Formats: sequence, C-alpha cells, structure tokens
Amino acid sequence: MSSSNLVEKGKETAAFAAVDKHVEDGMILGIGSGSTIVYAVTRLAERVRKEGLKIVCIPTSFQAQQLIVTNNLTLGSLDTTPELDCAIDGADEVDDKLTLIKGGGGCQTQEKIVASCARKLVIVADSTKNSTSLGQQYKKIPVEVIPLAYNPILQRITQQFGGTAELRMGKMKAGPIVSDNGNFIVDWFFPTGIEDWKTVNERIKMMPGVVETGLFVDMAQIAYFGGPDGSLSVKLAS
Ligand SMILES: O=C(CO)[C@H](O)[C@H](O)COP(=O)(O)O
Repeated sequence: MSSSNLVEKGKETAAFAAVDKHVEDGMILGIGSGSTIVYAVTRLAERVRKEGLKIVCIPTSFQAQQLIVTNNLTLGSLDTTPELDCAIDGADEVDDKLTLIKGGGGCQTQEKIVASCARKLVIVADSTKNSTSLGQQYKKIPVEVIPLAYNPILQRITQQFGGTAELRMGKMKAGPIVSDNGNFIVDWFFPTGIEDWKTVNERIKMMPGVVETGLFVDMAQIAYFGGPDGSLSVKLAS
C-alpha cells in the first residue's frame, strides 16, 4: 500500500471507531470538517441506514453541510438545536492534554462554535497527528480574521510571540482564501518552546479583528488515532 493509502486507512479506522462508540439513537450530532470526517459521515450514514437511527446533524462548514445532505442524513442547525450531545471532528495536531490545532481547512470558527455547544467533543485523526506537545508535527496556528485587520494582526502576533505569520493564499484562485464566513485566514508559524497555549489563545483572541483561533484548549474529551497497520489508539483528557 502507498504511504498516502496507509494514512487514509488510519483516518478510516479512527473515524469508524468514534462513530461506533459515541453515536446513539436520538442524538444531536456535530459534524466536523476535513478529510477524516468524510469517513465518519460514511460510517454514520451506514449505521443510520442499517439500524434506523434517528440522528440530527449540525454542520461545522459548507463542506460538512454538503456531506450531510449528500449522505441523506438529517440536517439541523444551531437555530433549532443549540445543545448537542456530541461533536465529532478532525484535528491537525493533538497534544497529551488534548489541546488541539485545528483550521487546516480554514473552518475553525464554526468548528469551535459547534464544539462549544456539544456535551462531548470526539477527535478523529490518523496517527501522524498524535503528539506529546504541539509543534512536533504541525507548525502553524490558523487564525480567522476580519479582512481589514489582517496586516496589523500579522504584525501583532509575531511581535508578541515570535515566529512568522502569513496570509493564506488561494490555490487555483487569485488572492487570499476566503473562509465560509467571508473572512481571511492568517497562518502563524509559531516558535518552539511555547507551553501555555491557553494564555496564547486568549491573547490572540483579544486582538481587534480576530474572529477565532485554531487553538482548542480544554475542549476535547477523547481522541482516536488510526495507525497505518489498522491499529487504534485512544487518548483521554486528563
Ligand atoms: O480543522 C479542520 C478544518 O478546519 C480539520 O478538522 C483539520 O484540518 C483536520 O483535517 P483532516 O481530517 O483533513 O486531516
């Protein structure tokens, strides 16, 4: 199997395990974004079909909404159901305290809102995302910003914390990428040695024009990681 197929196998293993262990009939379920969540929705749709489960799905992005609809799942919204039983989502990196970096796909704002409404946030990822501390695998924190403020925010983040920061540019699109909320994404390539991610998150959030960061501190309860050999490992919030 090629190395990318092995990574896909890991994503599928983690996603299937999370859906099998955490989804029950009657749930209001948050559906995350990214490539791993595609496997979770595939499994969810299979269980809904075979077991006749009644599940209302709350999307965290345009992608998630499309996944829900194309898999014939029931689409809900925070307007009608602001309290969720569970949210399942991917992550770009997970440390030993279950602090997450998210936003590789630029969806962290809606992902964080939905996760904050859920009694439980379950993370699914291939094993390359499993780290002891942030920065071992993934080197940047995505920050969604109001377009007017992107340049001052680039400067403030690097002045206060070091590293470098850049505006995320589109591929096959001229200019910056635009988030589902009509904003820009700044990627902060953080320096090594940061430990207090809660404070970093709070300080970045206080910068005028910042909409949301991709740092998820004290939000996830459990993370499933799938290995290239079909193995599964689980990490719990301490
Ligand atoms: O935060 C996200 C999107 O904003 C994704 O969950 C994260 O980037 C992981 O994606 P993938 O499952 O493709 O590795």
